[in-house]
Amino acid sequence: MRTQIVAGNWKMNCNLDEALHLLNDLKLKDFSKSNAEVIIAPPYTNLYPIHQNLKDSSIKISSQNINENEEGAFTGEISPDMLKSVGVEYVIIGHSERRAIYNETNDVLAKKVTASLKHDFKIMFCIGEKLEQRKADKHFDIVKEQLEKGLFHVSASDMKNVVIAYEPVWAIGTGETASPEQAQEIHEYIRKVLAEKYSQDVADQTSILYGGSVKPNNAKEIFAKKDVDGGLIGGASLDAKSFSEIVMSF
Ligand SMILES: O=C(CO)COP(=O)(O)O
Repeated sequence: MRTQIVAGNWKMNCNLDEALHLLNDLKLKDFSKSNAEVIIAPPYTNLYPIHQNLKDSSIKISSQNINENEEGAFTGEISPDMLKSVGVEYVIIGHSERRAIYNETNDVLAKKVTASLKHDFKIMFCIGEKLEQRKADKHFDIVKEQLEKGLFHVSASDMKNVVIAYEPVWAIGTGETASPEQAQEIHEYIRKVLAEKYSQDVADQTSILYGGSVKPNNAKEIFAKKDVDGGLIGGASLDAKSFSEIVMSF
């Protein structure tokens, strides 16, 4: 059975006070009633204090990015070892904002994947097409290419540490969600691509999350689809009530 996951990507939101406040509100929620593993991905500066505050909680911590190098002259960057040392368990790699705004190529993302696995992180690897690519019916080709170039150098045995997050760019922060049927269609396709590359077993064991304007009022319907194993939540993860309602959708 695949792990069901609800992860909150806080993006560049919450100073330390706000982050601790949000965390306290989340800790008051009883996530034990949900079947989902709960992960939060705060900005770098909040990782350590949040880790210190989560010692008695089942909530797991992710970073939103990672640098592919070990150490050295990379001003402004954060290494795998630094993230390990503050209690980070997951890393998000390949978010569409990193690809689009910071020009992270499939090549760089592949290196980040390798570095993360070397340091025993679990990975949430993001893929997804832009609106014009969806309109041109290219979305299947795009996600396949993103997987082939960024992820498929990973061995079958290391795939147990990889979660895929399908996030159509046109649905991120727009209020527009892929319909549950659209999500199921492409998740099923992603699983087929995984089966072709690795094996049916690997495909069946890899969690595939949906991201893009998931809210309390649409989560249940999307998560009910056979190949949707959870969500990567942006905006709604900044509100403890909304986020916990989404977690409780499982
Ligand atoms: O980008 C996302 C999560 O990584 C989705 O963001 P929204 O939920 O705000 O659309």
